[in-house]
Amino acid sequence: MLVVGTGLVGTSVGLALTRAGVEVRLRDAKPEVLAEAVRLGAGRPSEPGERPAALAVVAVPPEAVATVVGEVMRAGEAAYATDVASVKVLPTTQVRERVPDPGRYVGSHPMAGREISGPSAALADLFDGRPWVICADEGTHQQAVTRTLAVARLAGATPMTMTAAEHDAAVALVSHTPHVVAALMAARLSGAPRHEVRLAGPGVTDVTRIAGGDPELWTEILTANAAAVRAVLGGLRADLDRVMAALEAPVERQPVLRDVLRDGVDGRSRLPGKHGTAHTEFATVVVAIDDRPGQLARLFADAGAAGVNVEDVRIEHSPGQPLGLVELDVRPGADRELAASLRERGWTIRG
Ligand SMILES: NC(=O)C1=CN([C@@H]2O[C@H](COP(=O)(O)OP(=O)(O)OC[C@H]3O[C@@H](n4cnc5c(N)ncnc54)[C@H](O)[C@@H]3O)[C@@H](O)[C@H]2O)C=CC1
Ligand SMILES: O=C(O)C(=O)Cc1ccc(O)cc1
Repeated sequence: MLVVGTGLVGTSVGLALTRAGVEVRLRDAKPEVLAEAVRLGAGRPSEPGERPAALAVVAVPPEAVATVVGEVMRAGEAAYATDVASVKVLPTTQVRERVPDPGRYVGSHPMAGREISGPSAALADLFDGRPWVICADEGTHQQAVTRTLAVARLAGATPMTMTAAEHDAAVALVSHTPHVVAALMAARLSGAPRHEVRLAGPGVTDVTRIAGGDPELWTEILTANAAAVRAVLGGLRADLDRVMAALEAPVERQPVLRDVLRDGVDGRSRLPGKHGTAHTEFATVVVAIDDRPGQLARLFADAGAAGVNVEDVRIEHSPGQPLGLVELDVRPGADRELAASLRERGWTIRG
């Protein structure tokens, strides 16, 4: 395997495949970035003149994909190539126009990432249980698809196929427009007075988390998927207008507000939950803990001793307080049992 572009995604692919026992060669335009990926254990530097790799995974920004795929093919660095860019119509069209044997390339996109970039942000388990979309067309060689499927599976992801246009419409809804919304909301905080921002809690933090992404990369992504993002933003603008109008006369227009909020509850329930399964509503047990070493370890051990599986966990710190709140999500019904058992062991349960 060859990985070109050893930033967040490329290094994560290298780590995941190395973990699976695959020999991984690495290349990056920046020597210091390549050296960091090698140091982290994502593979070894690719040497000129080596026999072709079975597959190149091109993990560079979307507009550079076709150029790099062309280089890889012309130099005989790999027999087949895929890329991981967040848009698929742009790179697949450009590869078709610019690369001599475009059927040796198939576009793909692991639906996993982080709001920080570079090799030091990479994780071997980034793709575990996540969808990895593969976008073949009539001209794609079967081997390109087979090898990309194998990489997706070896990286721990769940491969799925769709056309490049279907992919771009889907990510406009679930990734690109949410990014714009997060950035717009986060930007409201920039000019706000300190005493207001100090009150922020996990709600606004959740809503704005992805706004931390690299503005250069996201400008490329939004430009490449402009039409599909505009379509989703158009609906959002109409809904914002409805909310604005309702807030002009909030007492009379309460039904409008209630509808908007109910639609939100409904939309959220459609999101996949843990392990990509249908969203399950968990019951939550909130435990107060002192900010002392070993408290979390003791809490998890006590939850384990109660025989209850913790499905998810969040920790809330109160600013300036030597106290934190740990929210343990468990299957509905198991919350009472867990709360009772933890109380017996001396924990303070909230709510
Ligand atoms: N950031 C994220 O959460 C996700 C990003 N993606 C896609 O993965 C790709 C890479 O993104 P990140 O890893 O986040 O970016 P990154 O900035 O961490 O890494 C990109 C790397 O590509 C290298 N590079 C750029 N042009 C090159 C060239 N011509 N030849 C060799 N190396 C080159 C850069 O030096 C850099 O190290 C993008 O296409 C992005 O759309 C896909 C899923 C998630
Ligand atoms: O952080 C998240 O929740 C993401 O959704 C990250 C992400 C960013 C870009 C992609 O192309 C795919 C996934």
